[in-house]
Amino acid sequence: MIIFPEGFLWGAATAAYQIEGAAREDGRVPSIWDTFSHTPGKVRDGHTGDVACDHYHRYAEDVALMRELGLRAYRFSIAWPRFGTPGFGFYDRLLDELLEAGITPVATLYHWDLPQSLQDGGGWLDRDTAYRFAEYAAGAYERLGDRVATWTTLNEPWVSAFVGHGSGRHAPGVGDPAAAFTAAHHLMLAHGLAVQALRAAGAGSVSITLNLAPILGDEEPARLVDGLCNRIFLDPLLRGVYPEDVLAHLRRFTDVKLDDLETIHQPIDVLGVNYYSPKHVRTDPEAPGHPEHPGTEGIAFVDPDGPVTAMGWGINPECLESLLVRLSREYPGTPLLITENGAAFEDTVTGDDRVHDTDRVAFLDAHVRAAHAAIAQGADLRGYFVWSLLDNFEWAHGYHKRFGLVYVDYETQRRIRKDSFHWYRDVIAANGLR
Ligand SMILES: N#[N+]C[C@@H]1[C@@H](O)[C@H](O)[C@@H](O)[C@@H]2O[C@H]12
Repeated sequence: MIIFPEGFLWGAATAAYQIEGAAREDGRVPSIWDTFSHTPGKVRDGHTGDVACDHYHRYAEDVALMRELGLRAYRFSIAWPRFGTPGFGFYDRLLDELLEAGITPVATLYHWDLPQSLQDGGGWLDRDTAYRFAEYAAGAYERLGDRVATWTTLNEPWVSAFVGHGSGRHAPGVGDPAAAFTAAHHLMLAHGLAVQALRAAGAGSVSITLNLAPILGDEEPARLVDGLCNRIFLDPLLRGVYPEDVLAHLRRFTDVKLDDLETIHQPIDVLGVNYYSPKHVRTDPEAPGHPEHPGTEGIAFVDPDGPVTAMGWGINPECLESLLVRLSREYPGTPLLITENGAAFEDTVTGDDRVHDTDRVAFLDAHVRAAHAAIAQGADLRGYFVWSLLDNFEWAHGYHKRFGLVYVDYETQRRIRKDSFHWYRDVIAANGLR
């Protein structure tokens, strides 16, 4: 029997634009993802978040599912586009429902849905957006701070910066390596300013969530890509410096203001870690480089060997263990929270109205065991959140990739508990695995 520490925070995660819908309800203003998803060719089959899982109206039903799971915590994001509108009252209703169910709210302030009006003013390429974000953070705390346990400033700034501004595969759809590095820096500045604002307002627990991945393959390219994906955020945020190798690389693309690092380097109470899969690289003089990893000419990004998920991502729980151990040793003193781990597989509803997602159960089982192995090696891991509670809008993939513990029939909005839902309920009840 594998038992987790008492009080281990078993949770599930979602994000506003991916589940809420009600995109034009109660004053919500457009975000860059409204613009992007409504732009032909950007999202598969023209899917948008206009309706999504209709969570804005069905939140009570979804909280009841969380209560049935026995979730200790629920990680969701607050839609900046609803801030300052009547629709912001949705979060009052959601929080009250969560607390009534005995579920600890973990709120992310920014999960990629930048108000389009700010994008029109330059978005993350304009330093001013960082200050607007801090104002929004303070305002959200004023409204909701009495009920939110942990505030997460940003979700995956690497994706916002390098997928949104490097390849342009995500909103706002910019394809410029200099823009990617500039956005990355301004996002970290926004984090630092928001932490200061949250602390000033009285916030007790503040965090940031990073998507982190071990980089496997040839040593030299792996070191560079580790810098461009992991250390470019970990070191400014947790050490107050850009790593020398990364800074030299950055200087090819942007003249970031290094005196921002004091603001960026704010103490946080927990580091959120989103882990899905490692990346694989090798030296290849012919390789053109990868637009989401600017300056990687001569490095080939290769597909994994072995089993993959429906996203084509390698299944590698051992890398979760090694990542958590590395973080605890190289960045000691900051507790860790797995804020996302999960997998998309081809789910189908069988005649008995069930979804026998054995692949997902196996994936989650292996990764929960890896998390426990990391704890046994000294990692200060405080919790584990499955991505995701519900099938939802999977960004450029639209609704074609299902990550949920709960299957969503988008035609009817019916929720169907997958086998993984029942498996996870039992894990939570046992606080561990047999
Ligand atoms: N792709 N994928 C699944 C999942 C995505 O749906 C989340 O919004 C992100 O935080 C993170 O990328 C992970």
